[in-house]
Amino acid sequence: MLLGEIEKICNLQVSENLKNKEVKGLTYDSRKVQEGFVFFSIKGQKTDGNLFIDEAFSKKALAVVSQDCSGINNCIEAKDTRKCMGEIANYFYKEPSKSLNVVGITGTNGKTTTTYLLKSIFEKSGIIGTTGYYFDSIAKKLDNTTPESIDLNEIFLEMKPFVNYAFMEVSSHAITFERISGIDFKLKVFTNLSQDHLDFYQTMENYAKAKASFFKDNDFRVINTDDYVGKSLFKKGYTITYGFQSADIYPTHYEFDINGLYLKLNVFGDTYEINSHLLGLYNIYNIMAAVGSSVYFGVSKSRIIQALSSFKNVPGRLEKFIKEGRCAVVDYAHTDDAVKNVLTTLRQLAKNRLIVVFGAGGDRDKTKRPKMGKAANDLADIIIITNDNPRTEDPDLIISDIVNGIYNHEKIIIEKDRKLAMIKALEMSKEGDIVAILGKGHEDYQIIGDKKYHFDDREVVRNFWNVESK
Ligand SMILES: CC(=O)N[C@H]1[C@@H](OP(=O)(O)OP(=O)(O)OC[C@H]2O[C@@H](n3ccc(=O)[nH]c3=O)[C@H](O)[C@@H]2O)O[C@H](CO)[C@@H](O)[C@@H]1O[C@H](C)C(=O)N[C@@H](C)C(=O)N[C@H](CCC(=O)O)C(=O)O
Ligand SMILES: Nc1ncnc2c1ncn2[C@@H]1O[C@H](COP(=O)(O)OP(=O)(O)OP(=O)(O)O)[C@@H](O)[C@H]1O
Ligand SMILES: N[C@H](CCC[C@H](N)C(=O)O)C(=O)O
Ligand SMILES: [Mg+2]
Repeated sequence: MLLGEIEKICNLQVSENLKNKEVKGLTYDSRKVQEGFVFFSIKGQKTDGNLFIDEAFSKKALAVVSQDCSGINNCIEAKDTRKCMGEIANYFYKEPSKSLNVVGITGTNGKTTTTYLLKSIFEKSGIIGTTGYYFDSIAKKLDNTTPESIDLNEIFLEMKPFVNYAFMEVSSHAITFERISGIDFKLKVFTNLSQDHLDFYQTMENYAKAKASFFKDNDFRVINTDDYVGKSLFKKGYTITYGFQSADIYPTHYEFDINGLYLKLNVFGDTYEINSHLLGLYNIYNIMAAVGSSVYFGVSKSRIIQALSSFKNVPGRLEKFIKEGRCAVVDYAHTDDAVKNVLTTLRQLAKNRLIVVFGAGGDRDKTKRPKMGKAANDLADIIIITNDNPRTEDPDLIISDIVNGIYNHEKIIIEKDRKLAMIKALEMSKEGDIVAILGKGHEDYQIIGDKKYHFDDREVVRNFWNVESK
């Protein structure tokens, strides 16, 4: 690609001396600049890309794209660097998302689970999300649930020879920060909206608006119409709906126990009988989202039923360990709605006590903490509060935010060391008890201050009880 070509993509003005220069690569990180690269300077939450322009040119960057070019040579000024970066990346990498069927899944909870369910249904497919990206025999970790546009395009390019479908999680931050600019989505899915990220969005209205802005006029969509935001996304002729009330896909019968869900779904008048290994009533929603998306692409009923019935589990989502009649469950619930849903499910399954171990992430929405505490108060018998990823916050203050939502103080035990807290819960558990370990799910690290340490909830249970998850 010649640099001059970007003029037609997002109306940037490129000076004559740069127009015929060959672009060798794109990056938004000065540390990754190589000779002939275009460096996109982004004004971020922590720092400003403009501070690294000298570094980029010292590494022989061809040009910089920035929102503020004053006094900088070889700088191309953009109104919105991130938006342009996505459009340019899409062009530079030759529109890899267009040749795949990319399905974008947004909503507060259920995104990761839905992508895994879809991957099990579609043979040549890949996923991109919280647990990394996977296709064929490749499995790689990611820093964010939804990566920046350049990284996304590179992932699509890498996947292209192996897959026909890519199921990706679209976080609200990805929408707000234009990480998905230039990506061609064949289908969009909306799971639900409940509280999270109010540190960033301030109000639920802003958060809902960000999520809803993912859906443009002519996008085909699969939506949960039991959710008020989902309902508002309905567009005649472009929508498949699911929910417990009047929808294209709805359950006519369900039962569940510690081994999973038995489900009869009405799918456009046809009955789908599914025996799922997934626990939890809310997983009926995730299953319906996956069924709706599969039906949209014309997958056969038998294939959908067979795949969903043999699908085992999503890493770190209601992953269970059983030892002498006691059960421990590791789950990624890190919002009050998720904590409520998971504990409601486990309450119904526990023959004896429900013991919960959890904390809350630092440098994230503070107002969800007392609500998470209240959900635990209402549903668990014993509440062990511990550290999640405290990041740069004082762990004692995070814990006291959670305690503020708990009125039965006699239920509370505080143990900041997550491993000790978990062991305490496992040690005190008796036959028929369930120990719910929430918040970190598949994570294999703990962030304390600016440091990332190895930590894996599942590993702690596995080693302490000497059992594998079921
Ligand atoms: C608030 C937020 O979303 N931040 C993301 C954002 O950082 P930022 O734009 O603030 O970047 P910054 O650190 O201020 O740096 C500004 C620019 O300078 C550049 N830089 C910086 C240093 C240097 O030496 N050279 C250089 O060029 C950086 O590459 C960047 O382009 O861009 C970074 C690069 O893509 C992201 O990794 C980072 O995610 C941080 C780690 C994060 O915690 N994000 C969370 C809130 C998030 O996005 N979460 C959602 C999931 C939410 C959910 O589903 O619940 C997600 O999609 O992951
Ligand atoms: N449909 C659902 N409705 C409500 N809660 C759910 C639903 N699906 C999953 N959960 C709960 O939310 C947690 C996270 O689920 P999942 O990882 O599938 O969601 P996500 O949307 O990908 O989350 P994240 O925003 O962190 O990427 C689960 O561990 C479970 O506790
Ligand atoms: N995607 C979520 C993950 C939260 C996981 C929890 N363990 C935490 O660190 O808060 C977020 O960025 O808010
Ligand atoms: Mg996720």
